[in-house]
Amino acid sequence: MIRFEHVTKRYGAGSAPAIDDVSMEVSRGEFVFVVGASGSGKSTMIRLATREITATQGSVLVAGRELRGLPDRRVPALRREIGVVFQDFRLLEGKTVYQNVAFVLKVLGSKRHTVKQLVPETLELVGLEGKAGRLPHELSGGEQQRVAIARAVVKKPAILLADEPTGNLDPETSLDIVTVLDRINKTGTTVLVATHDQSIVDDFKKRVLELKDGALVRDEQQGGYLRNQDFDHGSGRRAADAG
Ligand SMILES: Nc1ncnc2c1ncn2[C@@H]1O[C@H](COP(=O)(O)OP(=O)(O)OP(=O)(O)O)[C@@H](O)[C@H]1O
Repeated sequence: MIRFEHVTKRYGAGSAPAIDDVSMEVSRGEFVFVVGASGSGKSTMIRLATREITATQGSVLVAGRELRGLPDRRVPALRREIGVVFQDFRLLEGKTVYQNVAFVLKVLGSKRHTVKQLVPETLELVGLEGKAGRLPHELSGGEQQRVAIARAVVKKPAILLADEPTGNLDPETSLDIVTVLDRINKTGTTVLVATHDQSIVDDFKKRVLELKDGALVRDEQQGGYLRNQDFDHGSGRRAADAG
């Protein structure tokens, strides 16, 4: 579903790698946290997976596509399979909650009855039933992030990527937001969350990938067996989960 094979990303020719020879694989339906200090490469990993940027070396495979060689004309089809959520919610301020979410489907050319069915269903999934008519500035930070999540998943992407989704939220609201992401994962969506919020990572017993100076230094299932016992840094494929 998401596979990095010896991926290195340098933003400038002579600069230190932001991602340094990273190999990893996230299978369909997994929930994974990516952790690491500021500047460790978390956002770069996400931007590589959306093909906002391309790898300097190595291969990035997402939803069956190799992204470095992917022609620009095929990027929109890739992006249909990926929902992205950011720290700042990036909502359309003049549009209601409903319109913010419906907008995505309209751009994709969805039929009116599809929009009418999917938008309320998605608002309910993220816990925003009853808020469809509100404008973003009439919502709390947590509610705004729920709108952003609804907007990311309304097209039913195979993969949801979240870059510091709780960065602007208090601890309790952060917990609620990750609970929403967990609920979305349980519908079958692969979820990857970049965060430096250790308490969130501790609360949800999920697989954790840790980056340090761009290198992958840990791949571990929380509260269960240690993933890195069967983690082969050379190939990036884990014996227990090679599919
Ligand atoms: N557009 C860019 N141009 C040049 N260097 C960049 C660019 N984006 C990121 N970097 C550098 O790449 C490295 C990794 O940055 P990245 O944003 O991926 O880290 P991060 O773990 O997401 O950090 P943060 O938690 O602060 O967002 C850093 O050294 C950063 O300065």
